[in-house]
Amino acid sequence: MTGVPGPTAAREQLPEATLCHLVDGDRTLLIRKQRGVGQGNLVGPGGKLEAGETPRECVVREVREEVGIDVADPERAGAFAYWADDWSAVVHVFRATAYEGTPTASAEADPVWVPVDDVPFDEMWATDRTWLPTVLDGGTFRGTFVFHADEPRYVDVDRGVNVPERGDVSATGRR
Ligand SMILES: Nc1nc2c([nH]c(=O)n2[C@H]2C[C@H](O)[C@@H](COP(=O)(O)OP(=O)(O)OP(=O)(O)O)O2)c(=O)[nH]1
Repeated sequence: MTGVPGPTAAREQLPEATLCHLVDGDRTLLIRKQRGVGQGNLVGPGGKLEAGETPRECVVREVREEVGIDVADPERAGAFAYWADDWSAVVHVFRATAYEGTPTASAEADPVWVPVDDVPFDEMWATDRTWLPTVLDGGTFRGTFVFHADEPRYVDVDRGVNVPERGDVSATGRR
């Protein structure tokens, strides 16, 4: 695909996207992706940053667009950079615990509550199992992933690290 950053793009050139992991007691909200990157997978709601938007603004907007709720307290839990054959990005990950509204299906997403202690990782991106338990548990992380033919070939996750919200396109603490 023309114009889509593939596995040779420099980290600093990657587009940015967001994910929200909302924890409500012993359950957490995922979506069944109806279109776009990762179609068919279960993922946290989120999407690509628009021009001039901060990751926090993006994640609030995307959750509202995808499942019709307002998350009140998105907190930065980490970030990962990943390269795949047809799409690469830096993804900012937020955890939230408070929201208003009732999750509702949209053209992009069907909302699905799952137990925090029984997340269906088999239906998610292969590398989500390496960092999502840390996020659901209130921790922080940063990750670097390389996929080839939909398989993870390089997986590196640091836990318990402080990842700044703005300007962290490297996801490594480097600016
Ligand atoms: N859980 C998980 N999500 C990922 C990974 N890689 C990755 O890009 N995503 C997410 C981040 C974004 O939320 C989403 C890509 O954006 P999107 O296609 O949903 O973009 P969008 O909502 O702006 O939609 P569109 O208008 O471009 O269709 O995929 C990954 O490895 N794991």
